[in-house]
Amino acid sequence: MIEFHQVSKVFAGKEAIRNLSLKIEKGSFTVLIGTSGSGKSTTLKMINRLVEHDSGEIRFAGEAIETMDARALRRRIGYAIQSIGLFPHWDVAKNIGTVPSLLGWPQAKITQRVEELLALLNLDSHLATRMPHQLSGGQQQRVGVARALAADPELLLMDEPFGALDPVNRLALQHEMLRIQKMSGRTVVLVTHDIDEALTLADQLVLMDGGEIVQQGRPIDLLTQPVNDFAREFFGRSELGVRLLALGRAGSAARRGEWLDAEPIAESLTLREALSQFIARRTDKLPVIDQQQQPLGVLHFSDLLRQREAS
Ligand SMILES: Nc1ncnc2c1ncn2[C@@H]1O[C@H](COP(=O)(O)OP(=O)(O)OP(=O)(O)O)[C@@H](O)[C@H]1O
Repeated sequence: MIEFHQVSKVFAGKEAIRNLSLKIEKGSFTVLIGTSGSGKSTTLKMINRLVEHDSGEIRFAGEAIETMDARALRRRIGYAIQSIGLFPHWDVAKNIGTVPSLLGWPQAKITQRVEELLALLNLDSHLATRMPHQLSGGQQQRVGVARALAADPELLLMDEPFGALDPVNRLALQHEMLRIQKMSGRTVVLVTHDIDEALTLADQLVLMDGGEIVQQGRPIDLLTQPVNDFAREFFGRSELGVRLLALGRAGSAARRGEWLDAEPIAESLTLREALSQFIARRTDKLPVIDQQQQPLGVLHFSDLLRQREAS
């Protein structure tokens, strides 16, 4: 879907991106992570040409982006950023409908799409007529994500989109984002500072430092086979065990055919979240339900250790 080939970018004589080559597959969830100033946001912005690259080539769906009309390109790409950037004098519905309006959709179709997105992002339908300043920070971020998804873009770029959220809402929105991405099969590229967020979301993880890619691959590969000391230190040796647990899901580790009468956990919970539940509830077995709220099986505390060994 996107290919960077030996791309560089210089700001005021200083190289911000150095010889970057990266392939982003259609339908994948790619997360860019790295030290501050390593070039993550610049990499993202070069894709929708908010920043123009100086050398090398970037291709979008097979086409070199510099030959494409920048506005046409941006309408095919959703963009959600931490500072949200909602239009303050437009209500929520009009904010979400921005790109569909630009694309000339009929009003009835826009209204229907806005309703769908409010439901998808767990926003009450009565919020449609509110102005951005009448929403909480977390609601504003959800509206920002809804706006980026509105015209069902082929590609979604997200720069710290959950930054302003408290940990509970952040986790909820991460799970929603994963569900939306898996359901729609859309390609997502997300920038974050948060290692746990990166591990939860990424199919492909890209670790950057000093304008270069240090390592790219599956999260499990970066955790277990770091290419150098920087990569090893970045993911934190002492946290490795729990971080590996973050890559497994309660649903896949639960023992089928068993059931237990207790408050169940969702199959989408990571094993790390399940570990917290075991500790909080002082138990060694937890029933797991599927997406339809039906019994799936029972997760045993000892299974966490096995998952850890398997990885
Ligand atoms: N518009 C600009 N003008 C000049 N320098 C810039 C500009 N945008 C970015 N830079 C510089 O390019 C480098 C990479 O910045 P970038 O914002 O891509 O990093 P980042 O990894 O996203 O950082 P952070 O995690 O702190 O947001 C930094 O040294 C930054 O100061």
